[in-house]
Amino acid sequence: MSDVWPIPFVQLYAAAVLLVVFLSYFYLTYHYGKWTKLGVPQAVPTPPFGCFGDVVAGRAPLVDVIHSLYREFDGQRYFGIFEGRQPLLVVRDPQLVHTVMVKDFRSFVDRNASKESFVHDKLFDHLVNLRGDQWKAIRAKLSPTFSAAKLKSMLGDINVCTARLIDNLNGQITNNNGIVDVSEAAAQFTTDTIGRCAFGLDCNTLSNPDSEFRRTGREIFMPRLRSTLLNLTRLLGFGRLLDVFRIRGMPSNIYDFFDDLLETTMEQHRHGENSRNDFIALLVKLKEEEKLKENEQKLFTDDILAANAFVFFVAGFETTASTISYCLYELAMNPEIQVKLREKIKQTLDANNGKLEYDTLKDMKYLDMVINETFRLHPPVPVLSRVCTQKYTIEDSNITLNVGEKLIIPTYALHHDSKYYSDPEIFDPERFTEENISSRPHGTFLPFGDGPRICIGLRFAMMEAKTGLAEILSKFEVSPCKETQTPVKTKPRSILLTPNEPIRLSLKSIDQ
Ligand code: HEM
Repeated sequence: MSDVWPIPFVQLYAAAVLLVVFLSYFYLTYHYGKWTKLGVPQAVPTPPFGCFGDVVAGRAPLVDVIHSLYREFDGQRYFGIFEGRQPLLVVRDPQLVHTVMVKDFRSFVDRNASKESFVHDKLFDHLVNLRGDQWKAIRAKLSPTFSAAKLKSMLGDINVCTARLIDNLNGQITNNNGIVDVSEAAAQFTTDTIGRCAFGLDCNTLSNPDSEFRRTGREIFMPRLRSTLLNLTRLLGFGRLLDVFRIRGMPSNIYDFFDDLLETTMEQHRHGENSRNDFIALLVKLKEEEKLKENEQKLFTDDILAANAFVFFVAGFETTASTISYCLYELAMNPEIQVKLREKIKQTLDANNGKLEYDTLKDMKYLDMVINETFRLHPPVPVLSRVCTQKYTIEDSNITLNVGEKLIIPTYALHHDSKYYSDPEIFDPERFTEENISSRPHGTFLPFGDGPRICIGLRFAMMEAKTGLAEILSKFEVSPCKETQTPVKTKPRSILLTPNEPIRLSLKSIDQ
């Protein structure tokens, strides 16, 4: 018997291995013909990661991969790619971008965020991820957070943080021979600002860079092996397994931080220890209102509250911080624009007795142009996503998208397309005069997205960035130094466009 068994066993074993290899290949490549079948031009995918092998391997940031595919399909209105085994339609034509995001929004309400691997993740159900009617109801309730009246009342808090930012920069200048890590200073500033304005907390990370707020912020955006492995699992279509084993997206201390933050701040409001009219006050009010409507389904569960506190913190600081640091970098590299901007800021401040008030900020039109040009070159969210929520036929085509099919809008690539911006790599704020803005088609400038899902924090972010930049530029001259990385490289494996290394610049006090 022993002479007979080994051969069929080896054959059986080899056949089983072959079958597994075949089935895996079949599973991974099952959708790879999808776009070609529909007559949509498509990029060549390679299993197992589709078009994103370089992103997974850390060889190229996502934004570079999408940008190079965008160029490859020059002249097309859209093209197909694959994220792992999943087909995605990249919309290239600005008119179609506008249609998807604004005109026919009802057919594209949701983003590409799948709940299946996050059913037990209590920080998942926030505005960025929520879908359909639940998103609509919660968005409507949270929109008053940044009403014009509230923004006006927040400026005082922002000014406190700006004064600390200036102290921090002066300290760095003295200690480091004029060389300043503007990325870290900006992140501390925006952490303090969102802490004060939304949560009513004095985090003061500008004086204490090791504060829990700043540490948590750093940890959330830190690329980790754990998150890479989790993303890979999702990319290969096994996301549901993560939830079965209750594997959560982030380390447990981050969940605890937001639980504690919310509990403490909401208690303070309930007991009248905090009378501020901030985001937390709004959450307390919404929760109390719901308690009165006993028979209605509750929108604001504890998890929804925690998740939205999380997203207001996370979406609020890194994006605005990178805007401020990229803007200072561009001004350092373009001294004539810096001089002009400083002069304009000074004129506006002089006309207002040197005070930086809500209306003074509105008058700083050239600062808006400079920030918009920074957004064009360095959009913090370089790629947007939508999911088809209602069967949809693309105009002037015979392509019909089914419910659940995924689209992406390549913001960075559109911002760098010479068809809409001549010499796209040149920093030129004149592109944002009213006349030049109106000469460009919709869908070619999307730093905050567009349509009903546009960024909820847009006006707050602009007010914060403008205040910080106006103060910095009225007090310091910025210039490149030998520690400045030029051009700034993008962090790989990050969905946001952030510098790979801190931006370091030389700062000189204007009074010197
Ligand atoms: C320079 C700063 C910022 C930039 C560039 C930015 C950009 C964006 C973009 C591109 C989107 C997606 C829009 C779309 O899909 O059409 C978005 C959504 C969002 N942003 Fe911002 N953002 C910034 C600051 C903020 C701030 C300060 C907050 C809150 C405090 C915030 C909260 C959100 C939320 C909650 C969403 C999801 C909105 C929804 O789906 O209803 N963002 N942001």
